[in-house]
Amino acid sequence: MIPGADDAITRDGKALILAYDHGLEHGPVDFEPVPQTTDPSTVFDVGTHDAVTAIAVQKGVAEAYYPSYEDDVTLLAKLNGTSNLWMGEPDSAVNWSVDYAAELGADAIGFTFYGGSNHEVEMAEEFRRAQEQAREHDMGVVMWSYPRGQGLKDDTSPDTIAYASRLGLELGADIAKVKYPGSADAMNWAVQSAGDMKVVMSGGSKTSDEAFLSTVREAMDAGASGLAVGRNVFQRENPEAILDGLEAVIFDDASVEEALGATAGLEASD
Ligand SMILES: O=P(O)(O)OC[C@H]1O[C@](O)(COP(=O)(O)O)[C@@H](O)[C@@H]1O
Repeated sequence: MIPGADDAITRDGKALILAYDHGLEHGPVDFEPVPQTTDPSTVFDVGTHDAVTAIAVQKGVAEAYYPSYEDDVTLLAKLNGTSNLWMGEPDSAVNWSVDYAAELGADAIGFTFYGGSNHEVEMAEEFRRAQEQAREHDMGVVMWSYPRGQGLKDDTSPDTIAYASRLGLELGADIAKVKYPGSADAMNWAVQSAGDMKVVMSGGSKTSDEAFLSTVREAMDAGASGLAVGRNVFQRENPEAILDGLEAVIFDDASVEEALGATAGLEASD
């Protein structure tokens, strides 16, 4: 971690990264709830919301769509990724070089690291190359730190998520993106385990407005530095409303009630 290396993808030290690499990781099934999101332009439009500090996409989407948005969004180059068609031990192909990401205008790289996979050693070596090249270009480094593999029984237990965030610090990330470990105490343990490195929560599958904002509020109270989110934003008919709510919670320290109350279009659960 280098202090300040993530400045381009944070605001006031906080991040709201809009992840849109699902077409590779999960396939078009993730676009079915809001079919317009199959078109990357729709999600780049969402990414122009003030709350969004960076948009994370794969190479092909960056090449084709980022040039039309370069004045309006900050590009985070998701360097590696694997399709859901892959049935082997967790692994992730490096799909573009850091040099090429920099040439396209990226301010940061994102890299999935599956600690605990049988491919952990190769992935750590790939991360090392990418991290050092990112330093040459003054780019921030975000690790999608997702321990998983046949030896791991519970990939969201408090100890596993604390280990995930620590791996980010140990290997040289500026921000580690981790799955929510289920409680504020466990999230706090993950944040403490990362020292001065920032930890952001991963969005997960779509939940209600109130449930999602409550989890984000808990994560922030536990010391998280924000969120990297995909489906919980782009699978909503009104993604701007949830981004207004997230902006209130993450950047303005609003309560869930304040965020729901102040933001037209958001709903408390029944
Ligand atoms: O490996 P998983 O758990 O299926 O999720 C991978 C996906 O989750 C993310 O890390 C976060 O997206 P979500 O907020 O939709 O969960 C994406 O960047 C990625 O495509």
